[in-house]
Amino acid sequence: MVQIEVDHVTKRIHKNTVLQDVTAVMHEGRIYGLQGVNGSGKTMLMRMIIGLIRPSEGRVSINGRVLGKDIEFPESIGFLLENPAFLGRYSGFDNLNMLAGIRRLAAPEQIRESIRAVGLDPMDRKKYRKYSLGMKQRLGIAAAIMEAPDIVILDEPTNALDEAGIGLVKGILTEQKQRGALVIVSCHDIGILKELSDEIFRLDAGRVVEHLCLDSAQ
Ligand SMILES: Nc1ncnc2c1ncn2[C@@H]1O[C@H](COP(=O)(O)OP(=O)(O)OP(=O)(O)O)[C@@H](O)[C@H]1O
Repeated sequence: MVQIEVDHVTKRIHKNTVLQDVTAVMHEGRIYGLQGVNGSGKTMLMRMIIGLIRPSEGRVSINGRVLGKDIEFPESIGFLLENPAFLGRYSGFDNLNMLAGIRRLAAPEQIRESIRAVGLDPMDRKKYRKYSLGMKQRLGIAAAIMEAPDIVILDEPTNALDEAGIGLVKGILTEQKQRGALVIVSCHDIGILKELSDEIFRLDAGRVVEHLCLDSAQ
């Protein structure tokens, strides 16, 4: 059972309020879409849930445990934020294998499986620095899902992807949801977001201005 509770979270950076009184409850087996114009706070909210930044007011808890108090980071999470830090001189598989080595939660076959899932070849020895933008994006998604985490957070996963890549991402998100993960995704294409999401939070200037329930299962 996975539950994320964002409880009246406000975040101020210098004199800028980047999140304002945001409240949201999220559950496993569902896809939550974050919608909003550039600078509306989508990435900040994701960073807050990942535990990379702390609220100025309010709190975020994962399964009842407060981030920054009871735990530093969610126990089981995979994410893609802009510009994943892969090493240019290694192949896609080698990069993921090194990352997996930190926690030892993904076996080599699982890594190969997630590389295949994003439409890349796990046996391709091409160095990451020679990857196209779309290939880099695909590898970032593979890294986020390879450990089959309870929570999957993808910031603009369809960026730089062609039609086939977008199709793959849609399939991957649905698969993650079906295996019971709690998925949070942002996307500037409202059509894609509506198609995928069970619920959408629309942000504007750091506030949730709309909460849509689209639950296709109901
Ligand atoms: N490192 C930072 N320091 C201070 N302010 C920041 C920082 N990063 C982002 N911001 C500000 O926080 C606000 C929210 O930005 P955020 O990146 O969450 O927007 P977003 O909705 O993800 O936008 P986009 O669609 O462009 O990705 C913006 O006003 C932005 O200028």
